[in-house]
This record gives sequence, C-alpha cells and structure tokens, in this order.
Amino acid sequence: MATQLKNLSDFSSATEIPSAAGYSFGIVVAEWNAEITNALYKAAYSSLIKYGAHAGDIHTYVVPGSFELTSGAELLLKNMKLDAIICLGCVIQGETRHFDFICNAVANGISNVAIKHSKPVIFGVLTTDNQQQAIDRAGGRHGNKGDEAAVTAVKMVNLLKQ
Ligand SMILES: Nc1c(NC[C@H](O)[C@H](O)[C@H](O)CO)[nH]c(=O)[nH]c1=O
Ligand SMILES: CC(=O)[C@@H](O)COP(=O)(O)O
Repeated sequence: MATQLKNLSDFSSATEIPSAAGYSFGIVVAEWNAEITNALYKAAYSSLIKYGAHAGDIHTYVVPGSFELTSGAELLLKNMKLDAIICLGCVIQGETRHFDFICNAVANGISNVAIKHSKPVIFGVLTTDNQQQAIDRAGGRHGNKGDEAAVTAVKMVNLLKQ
C-alpha cells in the first residue's frame, strides 16, 4: 500500500517548503472522531506556525461532521479574506454505505469550493476501514495527515511565486 512507503509527516526528501508568513489560513475541523481530529488539528496548527504563519492569521472553526466540512469551507471563503482553507476530518467505515456517501460528498464538495473561489482548500480527511488505521495516520506509525495538509496549504499559497 502506498502509505506503507510514506510517512505523512516526513518531508525530509521533499522539495523546499516555502514560508507561510503573511498568509492567512482557515482550519475547519470535524467533531466526529474528536480524539483523531484533535490530533490532526494540533499537527496542522503546529506545522503552519513552524513554517512561519502568525497565530493571528490562523482561524479555526469546528463543524459537526466531515460532511459539513464543505459548507464550513464555503462559509469561511464567502465571509473572510483567507488565502487557504484546511479541512480536517476522520471518516471510519461502519456497517452501512453511509461511509461511501460521506467520503465522496466531502471530496467532491471540497474540490468544488476550491475551484469556485480559486483558493486552495485542502482535503485533510482520513477515510479509514477502522479506528487503528486512523490512529496510525493521526500521529502514529504513518505520521500525521494534519502535517501533510498544512504543508500542502503552505505550498499552494506560494504556488504563484514559483
Ligand atoms: N460517521 C461519521 C460521520 N458522520 C456524520 C456526517 O459527517 C454528518 O455530520 C451527518 O451525516 C449529518 O450531515 N462524520 C465523520 O466525520 N466521521 C464519521 O465516521
Ligand atoms: C461513516 C459513518 O457514517 C459511520 O460511522 C456510520 O456507521 P453505520 O454505517 O454503521 O451507520
């Protein structure tokens, strides 16, 4: 599996990570699976600060579930001047196909919001078969998708400087 070859928080071999200084970021976090999404959030916030973002330029909002990440991102971009949005959530397969509908809706919805506003909206959503896979990707053996999402946002806001 691809993840087995990659730690989500290892950027040692990555291209240089540009500065986040001067850019404003929104972070939308889903409450569902809060022990996981809180870990994603802490990593994303810490990474933005590590790469130069100012605390006053990071705006955090909580939504009930991952399905609401799309509307959360839309509301922020419609009402605030932000350079990028990071959406953080954790969807874990249950007994029914509800998982599929949420995952597909969020992935497509976030993409549509990004295109509508011509702004980076980062898909920092874990979509796992079970709790352990989520733990492994929220600060466990496969790193933290919150780190990955933050670095992606920093790279994207600097895109036009390339
Ligand atoms: N089962 C999970 C959910 N379900 C809730 C939905 O995201 C949504 O809030 C509800 O359908 C009302 O619109 N959300 C997650 O983030 N993770 C899950 O595992
Ligand atoms: C992804 C979900 O919504 C899931 O946790 C709900 O569980 P179930 O499919 O058993 O209703």
